[in-house]
Amino acid sequence: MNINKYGIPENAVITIAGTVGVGKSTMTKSLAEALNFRTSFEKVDTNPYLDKFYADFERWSFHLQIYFLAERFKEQKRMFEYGGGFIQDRSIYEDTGIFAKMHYEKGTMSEVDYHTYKSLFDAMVMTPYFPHPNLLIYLEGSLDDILARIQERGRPMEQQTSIEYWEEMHGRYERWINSFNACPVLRLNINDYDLINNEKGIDLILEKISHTLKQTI
Ligand SMILES: Nc1ncnc2c1ncn2[C@@H]1O[C@H](COP(=O)(O)OP(=O)(O)O)[C@@H](O)[C@H]1O
Ligand SMILES: Nc1ncnc2c1ncn2[C@H]1C[C@H](O)[C@@H](COP(=O)(O)O)O1
Repeated sequence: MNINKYGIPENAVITIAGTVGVGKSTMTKSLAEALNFRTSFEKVDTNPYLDKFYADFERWSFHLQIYFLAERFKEQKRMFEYGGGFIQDRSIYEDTGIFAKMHYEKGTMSEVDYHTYKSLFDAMVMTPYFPHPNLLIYLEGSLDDILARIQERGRPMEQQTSIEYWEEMHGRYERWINSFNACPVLRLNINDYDLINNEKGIDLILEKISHTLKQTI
């Protein structure tokens, strides 16, 4: 196993988790650049269901979850076929642990659809054959800071969605990460780093990643 100058294995797969707008894509880009890793991004612009979903959760939540599951599973395959060396923008675990569960429990995904989706997810992902990432970096911040970022980024479908939706998701993320155990976790608070105005902001994060990975080997 080759280790780079930061003490991070060159074949590591690191996934970035956290609520919408918290800064996953920004972190994915910065880390991949610093480590010379490949990226795996969520494709928002080409998603055929996302706009429709935000306009009518009940009608489209099952279709969207199936679409995301297929996309992320293909990406997962690609990352491991390359032999690792990837930063991934959002983990596959959030699809079921946050989104599908939330829509089912809030009544915008039917019980039968949720069970169909969940059994497919479990059969594909929650098996000993599924390679888990080496590390999940969890980005956290206050609801107000995250709402400001959603506004600043300016995707109309998200701006038009109620604050209660983001608030519900924010609370669920906190509970979800506290019981997550599929792979090692590094928690980062968005007030403790700045990747936009401070070029050196990434160095501290690389040190933390290296430290966490060493403890898990
Ligand atoms: N460290 C940061 N400091 C300030 N603003 C940030 C930071 N990271 C991301 N942002 C801003 O927050 C918004 C959402 O970031 P993004 O990376 O797209 O989030 P996500 O991928 O989690 O949805 C963007 O407008 C981005 O420029
Ligand atoms: N599994 C999902 N269900 C519903 N919506 C989802 C899911 N995964 C991502 N999304 C949405 C949330 C955002 O509007 C976009 C992109 O996410 P982001 O956190 O901005 O990268 O897709």
